[in-house]
Amino acid sequence: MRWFMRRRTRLLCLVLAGISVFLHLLLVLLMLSVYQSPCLSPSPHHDKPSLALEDNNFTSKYNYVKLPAHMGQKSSSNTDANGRHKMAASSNMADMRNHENSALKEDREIASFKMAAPNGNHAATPSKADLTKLEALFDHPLYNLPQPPLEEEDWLLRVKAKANVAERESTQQWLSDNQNEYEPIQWNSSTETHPPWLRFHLGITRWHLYAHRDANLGPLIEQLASHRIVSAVQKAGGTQLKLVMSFPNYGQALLKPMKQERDEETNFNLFYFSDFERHNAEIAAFHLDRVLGFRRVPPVVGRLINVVKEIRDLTTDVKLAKTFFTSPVGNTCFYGQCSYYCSTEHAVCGRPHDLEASMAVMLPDLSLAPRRSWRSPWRRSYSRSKSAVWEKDSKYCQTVKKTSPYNRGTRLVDFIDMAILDFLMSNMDRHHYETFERFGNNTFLIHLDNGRAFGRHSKDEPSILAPLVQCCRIRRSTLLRLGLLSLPQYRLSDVMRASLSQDPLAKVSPILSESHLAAIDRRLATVLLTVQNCLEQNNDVIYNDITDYPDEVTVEH
Ligand SMILES: Nc1ncnc2c1ncn2[C@@H]1O[C@H](COP(=O)(O)OP(=O)(O)OP(=O)(O)O)[C@@H](O)[C@H]1O
Ligand SMILES: [Mn+2]
Repeated sequence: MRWFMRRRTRLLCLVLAGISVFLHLLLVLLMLSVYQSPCLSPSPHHDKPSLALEDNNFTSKYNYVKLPAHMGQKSSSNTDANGRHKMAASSNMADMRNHENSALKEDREIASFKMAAPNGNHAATPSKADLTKLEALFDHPLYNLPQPPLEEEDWLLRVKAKANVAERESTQQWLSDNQNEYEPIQWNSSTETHPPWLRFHLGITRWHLYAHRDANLGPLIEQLASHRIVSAVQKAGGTQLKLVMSFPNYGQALLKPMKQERDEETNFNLFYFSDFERHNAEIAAFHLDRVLGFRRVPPVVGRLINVVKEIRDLTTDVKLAKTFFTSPVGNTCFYGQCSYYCSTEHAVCGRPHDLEASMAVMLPDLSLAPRRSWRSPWRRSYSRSKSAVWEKDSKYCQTVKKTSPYNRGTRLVDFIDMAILDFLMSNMDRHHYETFERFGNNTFLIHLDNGRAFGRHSKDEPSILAPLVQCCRIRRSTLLRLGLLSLPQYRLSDVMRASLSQDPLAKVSPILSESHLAAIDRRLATVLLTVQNCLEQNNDVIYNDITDYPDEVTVEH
């Protein structure tokens, strides 16, 4: 009996030991798998990849259905929805194949780059592959569409062909009161003699602020970023502090100071109308608008400003000068005068003197080129409790479509372009927009004041897209470019990263964090999905502004 008991105990011990070994093995295996995951090659591009981008299937599925879907469409009204989809899909494929070789090459470049960037934190340094993508994007036919010839009335300003006798004989050019600071005017009617800011003004047309591949853009940005500042005064109007800065060659820029850290997300309890403006949003909006092919935001560049030498010591603005003080930690601060956030508590401060700011080139003076300000039909209520008409009436667009100037020409689709830009960067503050009076209603919309964009990356704001959702109308050229930017070989976040890396402040810190870049891709997918839904329910979605653009893209073997 005792022998039997001992044997049973030994057996029990053996079984228990076996279970214990098995459990230990299981534990080791589990731990190995957990510790292994961070070793998987990290994507250098996305610290927080969006769901859509993580899912490769989604991207390809999505491109297949969407993009070219409407590429082949000449007129939206005489094709039935199903037929259109089939055609679209086939041209999409053709287009994708067309780019296959270069995409493969670029994929290889990206792959080799991934290997070279083990910690995945390359955002501040431009990736060669991203820059190549940006170049390829700007080379694409959709960015080089043939333009109708420009007549005299399509230019905002003109240089007088001949100076009158008195002007020619005058050797003493007009000089500023302060001759030490401003350079004497050296230019005449010849373009070569013009400073970049003047070339910019003279290059504004009915349809764009600057030309695609404008050779003047580099020198213009370079001067905004580094030219000596000779004057700094407050800009009247608007709600937040901004300064007009002047250069020795009479060029001017609108400065918006950094008010918060780049990665600080807007407080969720703050209304859009009391949100701080962001200098990096102004910079990024210029790049995004350019990447989208609009060219409706005046060029903006980031710059480190010495608040003592470049503002306090040279300002003639007494009201501004009075607001300078030294903070408890010895930084020089100022707050100026404005209707929001101009107080000691909301001062902008140098570190101890250096302040990040955005510098937007000034448009021609209103006396030379008057502008008209238009109230946005989709303006928000700017009230804590009221909602606007468009928020309650889903048929709102039917009324807008019948109302001047939205009932003719390109005004409605231009407005929708602006809504798409705003949705991508989450700008809820587009209460007004401006146009140049000279061009009447037949012109582009100037996308000014983008300081309240890029406040949140973790959330999208669907209501910004209301004009597109409610009107279901879009320029064909815009849709095709958006489709292009959703393809891996031109991915919006990649070309934006490349474009933004060219800004001088990108050396201090990336202009947009990876989370914001991922948010733009995610929002682009939403825009394309919205158009897709429109196409399924409506006939007249596409405004065909590029009738000559081919339906099918020929595939080269
Ligand atoms: N680059 C520019 N060149 C010339 N004028 C400009 C430029 N940018 C803005 N402005 C003018 O300055 C005014 C104020 O600028 P902005 O709208 O950016 O400031 P704001 O403080 O955000 O204004 P608001 O609070 O009314 O939105 C604009 O209405 C516009 O007419
Ligand atoms: Mn504003």
